[in-house]
Parts: sequence; C-alpha cells; structure tokens
Amino acid sequence: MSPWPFTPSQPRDYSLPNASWSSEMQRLYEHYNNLCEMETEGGEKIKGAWRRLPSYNRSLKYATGGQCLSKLLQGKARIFTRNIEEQGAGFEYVVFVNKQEKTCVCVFQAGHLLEGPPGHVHGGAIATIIDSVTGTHATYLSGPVMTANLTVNYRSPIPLGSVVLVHSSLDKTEGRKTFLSCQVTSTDGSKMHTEATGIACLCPLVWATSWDSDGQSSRCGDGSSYCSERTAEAKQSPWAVGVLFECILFLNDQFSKTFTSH
Ligand SMILES: CCCCCCCC/C=C\CCCCCCCC(=O)SCCNC(=O)CCNC(=O)[C@H](O)C(C)(C)COP(=O)(O)OP(=O)(O)OC[C@H]1O[C@@H](n2cnc3c(N)ncnc32)[C@H](O)[C@@H]1OP(=O)(O)O
Repeated sequence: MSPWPFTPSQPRDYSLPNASWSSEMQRLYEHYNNLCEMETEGGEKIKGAWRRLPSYNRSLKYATGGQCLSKLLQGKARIFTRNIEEQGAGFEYVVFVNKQEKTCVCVFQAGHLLEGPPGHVHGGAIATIIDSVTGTHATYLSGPVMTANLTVNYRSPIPLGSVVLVHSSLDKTEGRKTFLSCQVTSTDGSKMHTEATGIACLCPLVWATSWDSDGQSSRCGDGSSYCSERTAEAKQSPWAVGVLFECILFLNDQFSKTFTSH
C-alpha cells in the first residue's frame, strides 16, 4: 500500500479492447496498434508513425489541480462518451494519431443506446464522436482547445452496432484556431457516412500564457491585443495569479497524461 493517502488508483484505459468489441473492431485496433511499433532489420522494436491515445472516463480525478481550482471542479463529472457502464452499449472507440502526417483515425463501434432512426445511429451521437475525435486531434496538435465551430453533413446512415472509421486531418492553423476536416467512412472506405469541418480554438488561458515576458507570443507573433490584455489582467491581482498558475499546472497535467504517457 502506498504511504501517501492521495495517490490515485490506476484509471481504466477505455481505448483498450474489451469483450464487447466485434471481430472487425478488434482487427482494426490490431492493424493500427501494429503501426505504433516497428521492427528494424536487426529485430529491434522502435516507435512507428502512429500512436494510440489512452482514454479515461473522467479528466479531473487524475489531475493535480490545487486548492482554488478544485473548488471549481465537479467531482461527479464524467466524459460524455465514456459514461455508460455497460460495455458495448454506447461509444466504443480508440483513437490513433500520426504525428508526421498530422492525421488521426478513430475506430468506432456504435452501441444500441445510440439509436436515432430505427436501427441506425443518432445524428447527435455521430456529431459527438466527430467532436471528440477532432477535439482530441486539435489538442494533440495545438494544445487544449474548445470547439468553436462544427459543420456536419450526413451522407448515409450508420447501422447500429457497426464499426466505422472516423478520419480527422489538419487543414491549417491560424493564430489560436486549428481548422480540421473529418470523414466517417465504412471500414473498407467504400461508403461515405458523414463529412464535417471544424474549428478548434486554443483555450484563452493557455493562449494568454504563451506570451513571453517581452510581450512576444510564442504561438502567433501577430501582436494581438487579446493576449496582452489577459496577461496584464492576470498580473494585476494576486488571486488571479494563483488560479492562473493552478490552471497551467492542471492543463499541463491533463495534456501530458493524455498524450505523453503510456
Ligand atoms: C478545458 C480543456 C481541457 C483540455 C484537456 C485536454 C485533454 C483532452 C482529453 C480528451 C479530449 C476529449 C475531447 C473532447 C473535445 C470536446 C470539445 C468540445 O466539445 S468543447 C465544448 C463545445 N464548445 C464550447 O462550449 C465553446 C464555447 N465557445 C467559447 O468558449 C468561445 O467562443 C471560444 C473559446 C471558442 C472563443 O472565444 P474567445 O472569447 O476566447 O475568442 P474569440 O475572439 O471569440 O474567438 C477567437 C477566434 O476564433 C474565431 N471564432 C470563434 N468562434 C467561431 C466560429 N463559431 N466560427 C468561426 N470562427 C470563430 C474568432 O473570429 C476569432 O478569430 P480571430 O482570432 O479574430 O481570427
């Protein structure tokens, strides 16, 4: 037993296979997982182009937020796509990212609780998985973001219980904004189910704190008054500096837990 009473228990990683996964889901998981590790001619294992991102049912329990921040946090909060206990009933998915190509793919199996039209997946559930994938992809590329815009075109219905691929790709970055495109296709790529575009906006605090002491931004360098105003505001009041500091620690912690730990 740990001598430190606040050591968090190891959270369940929902991106790993479970008994509800169909053979197609399992096959695609293994396909992308194999691309995460390569074998050299000498038989040595090295990192591949792809990475599997772990996924948890809550973001805050495992955070190291301080006193001010913890007052703002919701103890009962759960990640929307991971809040159904029954395996296979809701969103079963795993996200892989390709750093070099700046692309991202999610293998998604839609459970029976996601029904919209009879026997098919609800449009809101489809938008949710797209938002989660593009949001995760943008966070991986740019840092913690909020979705500012999501435009969805539904092309053909997704049968309930089926497995589909959700592809996300980077179109461009512009200041605080990351522009992404997303397609939901059948697993053999022959059928287009849904197409979407989205704009993810870097969280204001992270943006503001990316300014150096000389007022130059490490991210945009366009002299935006937004950033310098926020930084100046934060510097004026001591409590704000505390909260700001805790938020930076928290975001940094979330980011590293999600994207750099395995
Ligand atoms: C807390 C983060 C924790 C991160 C943890 C990381 C771990 C990741 C782990 C697991 C990932 C799970 C993944 C889930 C992902 C889900 C994502 C969501 O569903 S987010 C919820 C839905 N989204 C909202 O509720 C946003 C509500 N909107 C806002 O808060 C603001 O509007 C915000 C922050 C988006 C922008 O507001 P402003 O006041 O900061 O800045 P302004 O000046 O208004 O906009 C900045 C730029 O963006 C453009 N912009 C804003 N909204 C736009 C829009 N709708 N369309 C086009 N452009 C827009 C503006 O024109 C401006 O552009 P110019 O810099 O001037 O070029």
